[in-house]
Amino acid sequence: MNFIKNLINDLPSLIAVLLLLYIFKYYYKYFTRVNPLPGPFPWVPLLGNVLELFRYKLNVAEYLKDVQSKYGDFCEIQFGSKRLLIISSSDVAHPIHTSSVAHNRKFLYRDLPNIGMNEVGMENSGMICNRNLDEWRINREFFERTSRSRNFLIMLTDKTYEMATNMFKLWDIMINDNQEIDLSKWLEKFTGDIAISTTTGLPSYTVLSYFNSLGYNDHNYTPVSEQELSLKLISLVKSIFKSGQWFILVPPFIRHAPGISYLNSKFLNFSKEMEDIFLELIQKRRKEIDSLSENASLPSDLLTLLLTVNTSHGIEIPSYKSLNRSLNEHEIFGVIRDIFFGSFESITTAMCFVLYYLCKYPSVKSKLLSEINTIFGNSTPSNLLYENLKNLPYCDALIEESLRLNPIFPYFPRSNSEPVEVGGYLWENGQSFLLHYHRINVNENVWIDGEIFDPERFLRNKDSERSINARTANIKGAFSTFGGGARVCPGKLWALIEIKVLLVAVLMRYDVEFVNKDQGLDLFCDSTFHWRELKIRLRSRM
Ligand code: HEM
Repeated sequence: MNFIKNLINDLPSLIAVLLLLYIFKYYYKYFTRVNPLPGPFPWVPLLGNVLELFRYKLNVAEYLKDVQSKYGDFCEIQFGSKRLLIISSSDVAHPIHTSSVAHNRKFLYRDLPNIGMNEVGMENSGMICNRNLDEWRINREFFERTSRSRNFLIMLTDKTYEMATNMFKLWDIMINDNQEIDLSKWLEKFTGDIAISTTTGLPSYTVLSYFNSLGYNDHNYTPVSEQELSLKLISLVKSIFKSGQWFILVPPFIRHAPGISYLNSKFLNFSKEMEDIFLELIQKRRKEIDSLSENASLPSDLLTLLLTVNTSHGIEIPSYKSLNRSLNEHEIFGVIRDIFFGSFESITTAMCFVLYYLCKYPSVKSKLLSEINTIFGNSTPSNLLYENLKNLPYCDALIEESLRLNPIFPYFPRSNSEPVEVGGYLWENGQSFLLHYHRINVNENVWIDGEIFDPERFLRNKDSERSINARTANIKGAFSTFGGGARVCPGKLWALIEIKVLLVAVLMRYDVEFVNKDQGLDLFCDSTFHWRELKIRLRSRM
């Protein structure tokens, strides 16, 4: 009895001693770390520099920009108990971004293991966070081979153009009513619809549903059950995306604490629900394909392409054909889930950036329009030929320059699986690096006038100082919007086609200008940049 009483009396001192020991250990580890780099001092043990983000209203891009300007191109912050090395120059990033397999095979991991990501199943399936390297490799190869096949690229071009044309019919109704268009909202639905229909082959109605939510009522050609499925999928993707930070940042003992754990279950259910919908869809499609005759022609949506790899209906991947290997249903789900996560918000934001610069610089708009007219003529074609998209160098340059200044993901993590030299220091395996694309892309050590918007610097046949500089910068990996090395974005071509088709389609049909002539970059940033609002006014050219 006395023992318990004494224990209760001594509890505060015991807690204080444990806390002191913990603080001592934290700072001992900090002061004895290998290769100390410059960086802000972690005043709060356990949290490190995390609280500083609140001074920046959780705008991570602004925070990192300030850290780089104070501490240089290779510095560090303490994110909780994790040491994050921030790389803001292509020279330091070189061993990670190089295309040399001998080097980049040391950087095959996205990041250190994370219990939360494991709990949602991201660490052992798909591509983005998969830590099972054999699985990651096969998923990635199947994705790359199918999504870069000619059939798929033609289908992607046609679908994007067809869906843009459908969206324009709704815009025309709004123009007649003298309404403004908020691109950030419309394009989010538009890219959602494209993701659903190009990956699954299903019709998708989020654009239409958004139109109706603005007070219109255009239900005529939309079966409600199909509408519901696409709306459900997009809402699940959004919810899972938002809950990502919860699983990455909140430690498991808090996530599973009584009174809070219901939130964890709710978020986990989103992933489960999405998986169930996709597995059902995959099984149904497999049955449909199995019932077809040998020479039946199949659609080119990604699900069908993935299901038919190495069969008589599909693409051949010889290395896996000899192993008699195709993807099983769970693997296909992982790939499709990651397409949604990789493409959903990124393409929307990218389209907004490009259209923003187009409205901001009338001379850029007229140059692009004249290039488009040369290739496609003055009248709106019923379809855009995929081959013609390759003949738009100014359009490519505009997109590249918009995304150089504004990489959609201002930073992305990578970690090493073997000891490596980075920035002149040797690092043991399991170190976290944060590639700070937002600064790498403008770093004055490589870029001439890096902060200035100038699409012409990306024109390949130009010999101005900036164009020569851009070619060197590219070789050095200083244009890092899509990452680099072993885990470089496999959706780059996909994204560029969608952005280009939308841009061409909009310009052929409309004259575009800002509603607010002083419109600036109205952004917020968590793990990616997002537009809060981008209102434009359209005038039909027809
Ligand atoms: C403008 C649009 C996009 C941007 C700026 C972008 C950017 C990125 C970046 C920076 C990475 C990390 C690369 C690295 O670690 O080196 C990445 C990875 C990835 N992206 Fe994209 N992306 C875009 C569109 C897409 C699209 C359309 C898809 C799929 C259709 C996609 C799928 C992925 C996947 C699966 C990964 C993970 C690759 C891996 O870890 O092996 N992305 N993306």
